[in-house]
Amino acid sequence: MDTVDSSRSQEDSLGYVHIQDVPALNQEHCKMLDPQRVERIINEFVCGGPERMQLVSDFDYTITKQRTDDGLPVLSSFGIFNECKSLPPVFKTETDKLFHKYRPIEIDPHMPKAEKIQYMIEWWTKSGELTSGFPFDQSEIDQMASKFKHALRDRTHELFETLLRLQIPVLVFSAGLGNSVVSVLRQANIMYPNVKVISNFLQYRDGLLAGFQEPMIHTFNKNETVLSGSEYYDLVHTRDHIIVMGDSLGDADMAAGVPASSHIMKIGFLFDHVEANMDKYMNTFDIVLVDDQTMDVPRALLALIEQRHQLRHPHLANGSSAPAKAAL
Ligand SMILES: C[n+]1cn([C@@H]2O[C@H](COP(=O)(O)OP(=O)(O)O)[C@@H](O)[C@H]2O)c2nc(N)[nH]c(=O)c21
Ligand SMILES: [Mg+2]
Repeated sequence: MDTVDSSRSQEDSLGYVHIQDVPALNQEHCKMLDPQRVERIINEFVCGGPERMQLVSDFDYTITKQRTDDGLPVLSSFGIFNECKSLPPVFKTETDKLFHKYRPIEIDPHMPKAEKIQYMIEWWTKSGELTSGFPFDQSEIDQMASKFKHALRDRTHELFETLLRLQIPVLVFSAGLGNSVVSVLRQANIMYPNVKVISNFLQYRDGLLAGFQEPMIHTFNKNETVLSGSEYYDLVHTRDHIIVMGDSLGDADMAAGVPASSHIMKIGFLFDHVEANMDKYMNTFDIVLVDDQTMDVPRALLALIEQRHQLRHPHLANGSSAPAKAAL
């Protein structure tokens, strides 16, 4: 028997994972266009182990909830900034105007993407210009963000703890405001060393705000192509097993830029206009979760990966993790 066959039969003896044996994937609101494909990818993930995994997630309404138990709305990362008291009144009126002009373009189902990109660059540029020329203290964002550290999806902490334990790099991608994203993650105690936030961060000149740092992250370049040449790219480009999570259709492309041979599992959280959006989400994401305000499905995938990992490395099963090596 050659080595390939023997490793294959070893894997078989450890067990092929069947979707019907994974309770989280059999919930009524968990939809899949092609369950066989999902099953195939799960088995690739399980065989490849944690060292080949990375997770890429959107922030707003993906790590935060789309619907809270108390019904209170959750602010987006830009929304958190906009609520800060010291912003000049003209900032609010002018950024609102921009929102009303550009948001319809961003979600226009008819305009080609290439045309939209020009408008999005215009929007983020003008927004950066408005976010300039006045003093501003990060503590204002921290105060506002603290209200939303409890608005993370149920069992987000457990998800991030597992990712840390398995040393799986996590990329939180946001075309919003990075200062708010990091503040929420920090205050929720999940800004672990394996978590990297790529977003738009405030910059200062002579003690005053001076727009956003480069590179600009907008709706249509929010993917791993913007990482090329960066330290993070070097760290993750060999990790070809990828879980992508998002709530907007565009989030499904966040892994664009990784090698074509990669196996990517796209999980989409659908909440608004379920009926009208269902077909598009089903055709875009491998798994569509309808009004699911938890992290149970990504956790179930990681649990399968971890179980197999422990079978292969029994000394890890007693809770002692692999030799400490900061993932990032
Ligand atoms: C430049 N700009 C962009 N946005 C919105 O912020 C979103 C951030 O994009 P995203 O990171 O994909 O977050 P999402 O999870 O909310 O989809 C974009 O989709 C825009 O609609 C903005 N929203 C506000 N309030 N103010 C802004 O200046 C602004
Ligand atoms: Mg989102």
